[in-house]
Amino acid sequence: MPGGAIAVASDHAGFDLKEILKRDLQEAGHDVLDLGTDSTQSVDYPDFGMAMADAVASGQAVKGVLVCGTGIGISMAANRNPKVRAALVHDVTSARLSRQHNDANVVAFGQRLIGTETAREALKVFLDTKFEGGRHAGRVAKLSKGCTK
Ligand SMILES: O=C(CO)[C@H](O)[C@H](O)[C@H](O)COP(=O)(O)O
Repeated sequence: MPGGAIAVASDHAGFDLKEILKRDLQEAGHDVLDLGTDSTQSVDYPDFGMAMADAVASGQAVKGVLVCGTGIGISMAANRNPKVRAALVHDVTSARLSRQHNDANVVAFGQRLIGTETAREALKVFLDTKFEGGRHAGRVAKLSKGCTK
């Protein structure tokens, strides 16, 4: 049984894929924290990306899944928190590398760009892949430090 809650969030343009991925996570036995949105009615992606950042940074969730139309806006919003490393992922390879090299704690998808089956597979790989550490550890630590000026 997987440990720690996984948060999911989307705007209206990512709602349908968010619901599919949420169901997959629940069926796999994960504790899922749904931060919304709850319909396809138009909303603003920063509200949901920032809610994700709060949940991950506070430890309420160990990992997160974000979806908007492209994955761009909602990952930008989440990444404004230095404790978040949200990776915009388009395929299984980028999902795997975002964990191995970047220790990503949030994965973002674009519902209007990615196929549903690719997103489902990429999420599984994201959750099953460990951070490699080594040469990547210092680089990731620099991300957490934030701006130099
Ligand atoms: O942030 C985005 C674009 O980078 C997301 O794809 C949004 O979901 C998109 O902008 C929403 O667009 P809409 O025309 O308001 O549905």
